[in-house]
This record gives sequence, C-alpha cells and structure tokens, in this order.
Amino acid sequence: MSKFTLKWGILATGGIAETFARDLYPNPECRGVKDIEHKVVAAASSSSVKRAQDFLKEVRAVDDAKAYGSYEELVKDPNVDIIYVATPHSHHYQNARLCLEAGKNVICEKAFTSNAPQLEKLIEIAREKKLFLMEAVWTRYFPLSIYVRDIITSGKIGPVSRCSADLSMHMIPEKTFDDSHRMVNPDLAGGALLDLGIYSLTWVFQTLYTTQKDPKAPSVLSTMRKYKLGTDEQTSMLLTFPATSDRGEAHGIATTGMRTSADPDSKATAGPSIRVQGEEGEIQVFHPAFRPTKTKLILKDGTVEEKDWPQPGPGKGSGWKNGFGGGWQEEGVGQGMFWEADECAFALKEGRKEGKYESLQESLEIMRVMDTVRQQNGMKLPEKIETLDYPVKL
Ligand SMILES: NC(=O)C1=CN([C@@H]2O[C@H](COP(=O)(O)OP(=O)(O)OC[C@H]3O[C@@H](n4cnc5c(N)ncnc54)[C@H](OP(=O)(O)O)[C@@H]3O)[C@@H](O)[C@H]2O)C=CC1
Ligand SMILES: O=C1OC[C@@H](O)[C@H](O)[C@H]1O
Repeated sequence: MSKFTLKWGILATGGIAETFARDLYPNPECRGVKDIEHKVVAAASSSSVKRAQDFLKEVRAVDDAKAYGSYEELVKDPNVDIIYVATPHSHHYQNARLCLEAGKNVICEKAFTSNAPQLEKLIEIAREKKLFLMEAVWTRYFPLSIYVRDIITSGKIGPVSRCSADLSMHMIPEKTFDDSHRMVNPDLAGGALLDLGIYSLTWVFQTLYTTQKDPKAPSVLSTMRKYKLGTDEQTSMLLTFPATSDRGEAHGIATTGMRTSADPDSKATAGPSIRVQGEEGEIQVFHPAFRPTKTKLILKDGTVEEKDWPQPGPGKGSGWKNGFGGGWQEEGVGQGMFWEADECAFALKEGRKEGKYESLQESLEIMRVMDTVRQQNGMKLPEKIETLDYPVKL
C-alpha cells in the first residue's frame, strides 16, 4: 500500500522549529503508525538564507529541500503542503495569516495568537479557503492524553468535578532572561500565561471540556503577579464549567509561574502536577505538563494503576537524537512532537480541516479565557501585536 506523504515547510528556524523538524525524521512505523510519512521539503529564516540552509542540514531534511531567506518566499513554494509556524507568540497572527492567504495549510505553535479576535480572523480565512488550521498543542496528541480522556469518558472515575493543573518552571526571570527574551518581552507577547499557562489550561480543558458531548465555555476569576516589564511571571486561574449532560458543574484550577517549580527536586517528590478528580477516584499526571510520561489512577475501591509513557523513536544505535533546542536527550528517543505531525497528515489524508483532539472552537475558548485573564489583571500588549491589521511589519 502506498503511503500518504506530507510535505512540510518550516517557518522560522529557532529552538522549537528544530525540535519539531527533527521529530519528522524517524519513520512513523517506529511508533506503530503505518500509512503516512513526513518530508521536510523547505524552510525559511527571516535572518538569512544561510541560516535556513544550515537548519535543513541539522534536521536531516530531504536532499533537494529548498532554503528561503524570507517567509514570503516559503509560502509561494508549490511543493509545500503544510507550514509549521514557529515564531514568537507576537508574530503568529501575521505569519499564520501570510500562509493562509497564500493557500497553505497551517499548524501554528502555541499560544495560537495574541488574542481571540486574531484567532477568529484566522479561522474565518481558513474556512473561506477550505484550509486545514490547527494549534500546535502537541501534548493533546500523546497516547498518554488519549488515555486520560478515555478514563474520563469511560466513567471509571465517576462524574468529574475538579481538575487542578500546574505548569511552573523554576527560571527566576531576572536571572534567566534578558529583557529582550521572548519569555518576558511584551514586544514578543511574552509572559508565563501565554507560554506556560496554556498547558495548565490545556489540561483543564481537555479533561472538563473536550471530554463532554455538550461542552460549555467556562467563566474565569484570576490573579497575576507581574514582572518588571509588564508581562506576567505568575498567574492563577479559577474556571467554572457549567453542568453538561454527563456531569454537574466542574471547577478548573490552572496555575503557572516562573519562580516556583511543579517538581522542585525533579523526582516527583512533590506529587502530581495534574489531578483530575471524580466521584469514584482520580487520575494524576506528573510534571512536566507539556511532556508528561507518567500517570497514576487511584480508585475508591483501592485500585492503584501507575503507568509509564516513554516517547518512542528509532532506538539505540540509530544515531538519531532530539530534545528541546536540539539538546541531548537520549539516543533514539523522540521528543513527542511527531504525534501532532501525524495528526496533520491524517487530517489532510482524510480531508479534515481541524485537529481531532482540539477543535478550533476549543482553541478559541482557551484564547478567550486568556484574554479575560489579561483584562482582569491589566496586562496589555503593544497595539501592533494585538491588532487585526494585516500585513503589519513587526
Ligand atoms: N511546543 C513546545 O513545546 C514549545 C513551543 N514553543 C513555542 O514556539 C514558539 C517559538 O519559540 P522558540 O522556538 O523557543 O523561540 P526562539 O526564539 O528559539 O525562535 C523563534 C524564531 O522565530 C523567528 N523570529 C522571527 N521574528 C522574530 C523576532 N522578532 N524575535 C525573535 N524571533 C523571531 C526566528 O527565526 P528565523 O530567524 O529563522 O526567522 C527565531 O529563531 C513560541 O510560540 C513558543 O511558545 C517554544 C518552546 C517549546
Ligand atoms: O511550550 C513550551 O514548553 C516547554 C517550555 O520550556 C517552553 O518555555 C514552552 O514554550
């Protein structure tokens, strides 16, 4: 049987672009995925064409892959089926819109855009042009996440009434980042909420919203500790999800921050960073919320089921490595970004225009929550970042 080949264009060549593109290299069969394959056929860097050339070598792109010195050239390449947008948050609306306007399918890094109206506009264009559009929340596509959602929908832990989720990473901002860094810089839509808090919200939403036949958007109360630059360094959110046909009202507690850690000794001594609690038991997920590899199911009847979820890859002896920013992790073990890439391939193969495990409506509800949280706490981003105008040079 011939395989469906998805031809990728990579927009930007920073840390996560490299990690994502490296994960496209191993044969999907090493994770039990048989009828698709990925090829990196082009990359663009706004810095220089040389940077794009080097990037293509680093990620083992196909031999005749095209390197571009501008994003505008990449979106015109007729050989590219889908573009992965890997710029800072501030640039997502402009860059994703550039791709869509040129008729390209898009997967865009989190946070999808700087605000909900920008995402509404992207969705409108994608629908008008019948293009695929998805937020790159990789965690949603992990077998671990599918398992957690299945536990909930199977009724095993009873009606769920609460989910608490924390993604706090110890990186004292004044010691870790200079003021221009994307994690703290308002000009790059920095801050804990859009970068890390989105994962806490992902867990709250994928357990209290995605799992429901008739999901309803939550109301939100929040508080925020600001960094000296006006972006947030710590944010706490309390979400109330209205009752659905499967359960009563449910509460989501989503926290994030840069001064504390969800796992201070890196040994899980602090316990799980995510707890999904139902009337018959709970399911726990361990740090880090963006790439967890351990779960624990605890039922009222005394059942305790611990599970490890290692990321597959081509294995030892393959000479292939991945890890954030291309850093060493373990030979032959994948980062786990290939699961979302596989979903893009399956969607395009099947003619779907949205991701299976996060609809555009759900991405939009999450963006609306983040807008409300910023509004409640007076966290504004520069006008040129929040604008709906296009094109705007940032
Ligand atoms: N899914 C995940 O686990 C992760 C996701 N991310 C997300 O990926 C995105 C990028 O993050 P990351 O790769 O860490 O960021 P980097 O700073 O490492 O890379 C961003 C790239 O964007 C391009 N770029 C274009 N304009 C600018 C600008 N004005 N300032 C800085 N960079 C610019 C550059 O590429 P070029 O010069 O080639 O054009 C740059 O290398 C963010 O949305 C972030 O939230 C980040 C880390 C992990
Ligand atoms: O998406 C992410 O996950 C890992 C974090 O280290 C990073 O800051 C963030 O962008």
